[in-house]
Amino acid sequence: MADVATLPLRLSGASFRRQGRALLGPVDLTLGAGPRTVIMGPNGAGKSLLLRLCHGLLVPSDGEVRCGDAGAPTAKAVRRRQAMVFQRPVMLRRSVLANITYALALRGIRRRERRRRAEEALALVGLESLAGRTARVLSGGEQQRLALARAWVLRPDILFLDEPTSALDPHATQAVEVAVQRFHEAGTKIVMTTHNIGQARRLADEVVFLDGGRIVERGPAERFLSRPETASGRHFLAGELGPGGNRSQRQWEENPCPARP
Ligand SMILES: Nc1ncnc2c1ncn2[C@@H]1O[C@H](COP(=O)(O)OP(=O)(O)OP(=O)(O)O)[C@@H](O)[C@H]1O
Repeated sequence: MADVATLPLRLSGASFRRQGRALLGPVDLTLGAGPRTVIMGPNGAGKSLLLRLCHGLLVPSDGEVRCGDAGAPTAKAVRRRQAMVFQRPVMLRRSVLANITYALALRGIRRRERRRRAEEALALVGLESLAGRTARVLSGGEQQRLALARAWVLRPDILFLDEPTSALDPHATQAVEVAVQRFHEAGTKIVMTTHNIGQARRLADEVVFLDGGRIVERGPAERFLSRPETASGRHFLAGELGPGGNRSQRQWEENPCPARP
């Protein structure tokens, strides 16, 4: 396969509508290789939709998404070089090891090489002792690490993660963050969503902040997380950081835009 560049990823006037409702966009955004990009925003802001457009799981209603010279994210040359990890990963009804070797078999990798790469990936996420276990009985944190191992063997140019730790305890969250950092060090572009401000501080180089389906702010993580430039950025951080962390639905209904503490 010719070595085409799949980065930068560019969205130009990209929007997504359903039943006449604009859910996202228009969005203009360029994601280059290198910096870890964290997408933040309130519930329903369009973060998952944005990731899905970037990964080719959705096709924009208007505008376009292009991945370097390689075309749209739905193009075969791009699909092979992107990976995505969801909040609740889907596990095949096979062993932990076979969940990874199967992904490699689909890529046409030879049997011996599959096993070697799968074992290396399991060691990376600390799951080597569970290689023979049925993947579907793993805990949520273990499944998430397996999903990362499965992505690791594909050596993607870009890894999308949609709230990968929202259901995990602090220990499992740390294991996922360490793995994400390894991807970054290996040269994979990281694009992830999170509501966890501590996680954004640990992992983000830049933040793209969405509200109401639009990008309202983008900049270095350190700046956004300490001095957001927009009122909605400030309201979001105040809400997420307020007493007890994420606000309850009731708190939200009573006061959707709290003042900064
Ligand atoms: N396929 C779809 N059809 C209709 N509406 C959709 C579809 N997918 C998403 N939506 C709506 O689009 C909006 C944005 O959804 P999205 O999942 O991207 O939000 P989000 O920012 O990821 O939210 P959260 O933080 O709660 O995960 C929501 O109002 C959602 O209900």
